[in-house]
Amino acid sequence: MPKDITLEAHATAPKSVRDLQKYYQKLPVESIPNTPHVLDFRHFNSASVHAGSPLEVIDTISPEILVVVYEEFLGRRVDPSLLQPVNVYGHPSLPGLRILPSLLPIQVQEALLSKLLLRDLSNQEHLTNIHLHYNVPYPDPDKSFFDLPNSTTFTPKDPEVHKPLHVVDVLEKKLRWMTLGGQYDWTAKEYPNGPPVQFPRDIRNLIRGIFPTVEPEAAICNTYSPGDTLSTHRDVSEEADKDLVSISIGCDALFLISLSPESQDTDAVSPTNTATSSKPQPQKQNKRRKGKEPPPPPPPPPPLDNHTLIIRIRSGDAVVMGGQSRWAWHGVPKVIGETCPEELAHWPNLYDDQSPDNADKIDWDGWMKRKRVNLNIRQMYEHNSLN
Ligand SMILES: O=C(O)CCC(=O)C(=O)O
Ligand SMILES: [Fe+2]
Repeated sequence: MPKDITLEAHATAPKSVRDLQKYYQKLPVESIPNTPHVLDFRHFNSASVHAGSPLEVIDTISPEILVVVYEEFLGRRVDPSLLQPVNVYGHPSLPGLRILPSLLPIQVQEALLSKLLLRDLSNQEHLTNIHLHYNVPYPDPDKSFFDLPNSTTFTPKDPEVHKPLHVVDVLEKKLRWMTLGGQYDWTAKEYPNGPPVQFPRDIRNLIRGIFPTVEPEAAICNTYSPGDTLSTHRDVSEEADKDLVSISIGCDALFLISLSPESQDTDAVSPTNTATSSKPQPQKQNKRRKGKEPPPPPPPPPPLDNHTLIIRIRSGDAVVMGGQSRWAWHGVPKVIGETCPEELAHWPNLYDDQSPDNADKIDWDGWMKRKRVNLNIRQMYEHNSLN
């Protein structure tokens, strides 16, 4: 589908979509399994109806294809008998949306995390939300931010506005995104002119090996803690209408995606009034009431129209937004704590705690247990030679 050039990067989602985002943001985690509107592939019944129709398996990726891609990425042999065929699900009401539950095996998830957060985060060309307001103290070459000594602080660019941050605050809470390849400008909501930063080759090959219809040129690596959300938005700054590939690692999340027509919206906010100066910011979920009184049951979920899905995304899942769904409204109303796969819970596993060399080191064991990392990959420009 050619890109509709009238799509506005600063627009606000229709009220029905914003109401859903609010509802799922507030919904207590324990109520999620009882909410039939949440599509959960681990308890998936192919007959169950979401957004007015059942999901369909539209393709399957064979282990023979995946093994070649994973061997190259990991740099070692992978036994194909350990890989399962991966189903690609589609939905008739969201054309171009593809969901690939359990795409990446745990070893690939772990290697991808390490490349992103131990290697690419240390590359000074890859900007983060921290750079907006802080001077970033970089680790020595071949070291990562997780190697920085406990005495490290990030000093604010304007001390009148921001306080210095300890490295633990940065990595545990404040780091929300890093950009790879074309460095997206969240304030102007555009990619800067000039040659983009080189996209990490191995991650490009991994994505392109599985999704040959997209040339990875830019990506956002989002890091979330339970309680963080990503408000509803559309990713419309890319000139190419190629698939957007979204890979998730760590804690589960609810992902809302909607092609609801805006004309049904009675109180849409004018796009010009809603410009935000940066990427949608985290919002903390409502606090539990004090005392022993159990919380009241949640109100019933708002009706889902036939163009909206709420998907429980798990570690290793991929979502591809292509075709009409490339420009769909989407958001992350909830990140669900205590759901990170055990095999990743100890990442980054850096140190032997007993070693005397580690006196000024920080023990990051368990960092990933409290995180969801999402890699959101885009092609910025059309290239006639591709596809
Ligand atoms: O975290 C996710 O699943 C979605 C992230 C996203 O939509 C974005 O970075 O534009
Ligand atoms: Fe997005």
